[in-house]
Amino acid sequence: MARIDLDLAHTYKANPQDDSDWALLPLKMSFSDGGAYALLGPSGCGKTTMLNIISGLVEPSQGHVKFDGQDVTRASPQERNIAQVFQFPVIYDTMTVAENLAFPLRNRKLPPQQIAKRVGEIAEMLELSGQLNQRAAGLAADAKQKISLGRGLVRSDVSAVLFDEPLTVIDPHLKWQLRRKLKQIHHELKLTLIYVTHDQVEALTFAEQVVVMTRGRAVQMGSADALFERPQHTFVGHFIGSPGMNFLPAQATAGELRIAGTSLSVPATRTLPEGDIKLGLRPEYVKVTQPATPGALPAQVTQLQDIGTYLILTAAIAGQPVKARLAPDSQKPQAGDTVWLQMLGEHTCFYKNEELVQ
Ligand SMILES: Nc1ncnc2c1ncn2[C@@H]1O[C@H](COP(=O)(O)OP(=O)(O)OP(=O)(O)O)[C@@H](O)[C@H]1O
Repeated sequence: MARIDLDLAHTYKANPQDDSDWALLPLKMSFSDGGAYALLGPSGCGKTTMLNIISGLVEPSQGHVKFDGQDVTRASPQERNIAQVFQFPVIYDTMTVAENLAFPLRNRKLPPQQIAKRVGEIAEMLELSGQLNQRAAGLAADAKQKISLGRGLVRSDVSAVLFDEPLTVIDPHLKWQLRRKLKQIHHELKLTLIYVTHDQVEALTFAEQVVVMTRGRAVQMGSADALFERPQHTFVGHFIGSPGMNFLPAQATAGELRIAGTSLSVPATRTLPEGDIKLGLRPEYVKVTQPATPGALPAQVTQLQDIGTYLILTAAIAGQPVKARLAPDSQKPQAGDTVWLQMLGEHTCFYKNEELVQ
């Protein structure tokens, strides 16, 4: 296992002109030895590029990659000793499940007893023990992908195991099981795992640290809790959560915040930069309150959705939609009603130029 340090940028273009020509804008990032990470972001944000730079399939246009302090920027995936699991199964159909799992270990010329032991352990973890002697050719797509996962995890001497959307071909129910399984396997094997996905549930269940990416930038690396409570960038607030964080444009002056023509006094504990900022508050923390309560703003209800275990209230504050997640037994306002929404509190975040200031 290795600690991985990145200090690099990458473009696929010969003459990059502006930021949009870079698949990865300059970034510095470290993955600790034995950690479980997810790279999370929408399509085209640069996740696969980052994974391929770590594995050695892509050489960065600028900067370097270090494994345990050693510069490996120009080293091949074999030299870096990386295991990779791709979106679609990469296995040998003519071999049995056991032979497939053993393959990476036979390549390393491990003694047969050690191979058998490790194959047995991995098969057990992935619930493949009953199929060890079956030919891979006859198996369903998800069983084949489990073998691919097993082949990625079977070696204990790799620097890291990299996964690129490995559960895409898996049916939803099994997907849920495998996510938990991978987390458990990580606890047992202590491998460095880096996992690319565009699915926040997948990233947040699997990883200890999630790297949120948008348009070639890694905007935050943090635990599920940090991404939820203190998004460092408005994109994280918006992308993580369902629904995402509410944002309201605001103007700050000493001790005062103007939102939609109303002044709110800012608690003394919060010092805000003067000028245009954004207030961010997750729907889970927006409360319906009494008219004219300090920190509350009037809002016109546009919709109330019953999700079963909770209600989602959508209301407009000076034309800006704000969502509140309410308990199912809350009072149910009707479309057109005016409600007062508490927007200032300990969970309120403030952003200047999209970056968290408080
Ligand atoms: N081989 C390539 N040649 C040219 N441009 C590329 C190449 N690979 C990726 N890109 C571009 O680089 C940017 C980042 O792509 P990348 O595949 O890393 O994103 P991603 O987040 O993994 O997206 P997805 O989830 O769709 O795979 C995109 O604009 C993409 O079009």
